[in-house]
Amino acid sequence: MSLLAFGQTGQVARELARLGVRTLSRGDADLSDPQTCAEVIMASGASAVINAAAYTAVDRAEEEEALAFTVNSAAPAAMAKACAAKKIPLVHISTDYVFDGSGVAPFTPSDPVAPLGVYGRSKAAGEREIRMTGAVHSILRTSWVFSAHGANFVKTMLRLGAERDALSIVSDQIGGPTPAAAIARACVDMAERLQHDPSVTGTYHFSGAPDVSWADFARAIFAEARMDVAVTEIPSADYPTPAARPLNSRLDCAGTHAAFGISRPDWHRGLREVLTELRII
Ligand SMILES: NC(=O)C1=CN([C@@H]2O[C@H](COP(=O)(O)OP(=O)(O)OC[C@H]3O[C@@H](n4cnc5c(N)ncnc54)[C@H](OP(=O)(O)O)[C@@H]3O)[C@@H](O)[C@H]2O)C=CC1
Ligand SMILES: Cc1cn([C@H]2C[C@H](O)[C@@H](COP(=O)(O)OP(=O)(O)O[C@H]3O[C@@H](C)C(=O)[C@@H](O)[C@H]3O)O2)c(=O)[nH]c1=O
Ligand SMILES: [Mg+2]
Repeated sequence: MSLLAFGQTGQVARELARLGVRTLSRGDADLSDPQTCAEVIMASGASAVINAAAYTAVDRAEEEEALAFTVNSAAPAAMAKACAAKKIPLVHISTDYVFDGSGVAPFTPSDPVAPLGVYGRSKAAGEREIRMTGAVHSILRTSWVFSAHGANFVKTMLRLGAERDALSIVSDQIGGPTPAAAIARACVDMAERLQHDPSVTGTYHFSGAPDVSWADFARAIFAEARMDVAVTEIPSADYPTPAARPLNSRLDCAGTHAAFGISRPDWHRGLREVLTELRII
C-alpha cells in the first residue's frame, strides 16, 4: 500500500508521517491551487490519498472566506476527481463545526449540516463536492484535535497556565477531544479497507471519549501536568469570538465502529502521551 497525504506540518499530517505515510508540504502542493493537487495525484502512483491539509484558523476564516473555500472545498474536490480518475480511494478529514450544535444528542453522520461560520461552511462544501465526484471515499469528521505539535487547546492551556494562576474557560461547549495520532491511525486503516472494499464509502464520525466541556478538558490538562491553575467556568457569551462555535459538538461514532471496527480513543490516555512527548510528565 502506497499512501500519499496532503499536509506535512499539521497535527494529523505529522502523525501520518510517523506511520510511514508520504506527506506533501505546501511547496509540493498548495491547496490554494486545486489543479496542482490533482496533477500531483495523477503523477504519484499512490494506491490511496489522505487529505490532512486544511484552512483551520476558525476566526480568521471569517475574514478570508474565498481562501478558506478554495483550500477546504475546491482543493478536496479536485483531489476527489483525480482519485476517481485513478480509481483510488480518498480519505478526507472534516469537522464537528459542520453542525450548528443544537440539542444535546450526539450528531450522527446523516444529520443535516448547518455550520455557524465560514470555516464550517467551507468544510461542509468540501464534503458535498467529494460526494458528487463518485470517488471511493471516507469523509472522517473529528473534533477538538490535539497533539504535541502545532496549534491546539492543550498547548494554549500549557502556555497560558504557565503565565497565570487562574483562567476563565467556556463550559457550555461539549465535545470529544481527539488525539491526532488516533486520527492518523484511523485514516490509514480506512484507506487500506477502502482499497479492498469500496462499499464502505461514506461519512464517518471519530472523536475522543468521553465528551467534556472545554473547562473540563482544561482542568484535566492542568491536573495531568501538575500545574496549579484555577479554572473558572464561563458561558460562551462571556468569551466573544469572531466565529461562533457549536455548543453541542458530540459526535455519534457508532457507524465507524460498525463499518471499520474502529473505537473512540480515550483522550485521557492521548493527553498523557502528548504531555510525555512534550517532556512535561
Ligand atoms: N484542529 C482541529 O481541532 C480540528 C481539525 N479538523 C480537521 O482535521 C484536519 C487536520 O487538521 P490539523 O492537523 O489540526 O491541521 P493543522 O491546522 O495542524 O495543520 C493544517 C495543515 O494544512 C496545511 N495547509 C494549510 N493551508 C494549506 C495550503 N494552502 N496548501 C497546502 N497546505 C496547506 C498546513 O500547512 P502549513 O504548515 O504550510 O500551513 C498544515 O500542514 C483538517 O481537515 C481539519 O479541518 C477537524 C476537527 C478539529
Ligand atoms: C484560550 C481560551 C479559549 N477558550 C475557549 C474558546 C473556544 O470556545 C474553546 C477552544 O478554543 P480554540 O481556539 O482552541 O478552539 P477552535 O480553534 O475553535 O477549535 C476548533 O478548531 C477547528 C479547526 C475544529 O475543527 C474544531 O473541532 C475545534 O477543534 O476554548 C476559553 O474559554 N478561554 C481561553 O482562555
Ligand atoms: Mg484554533
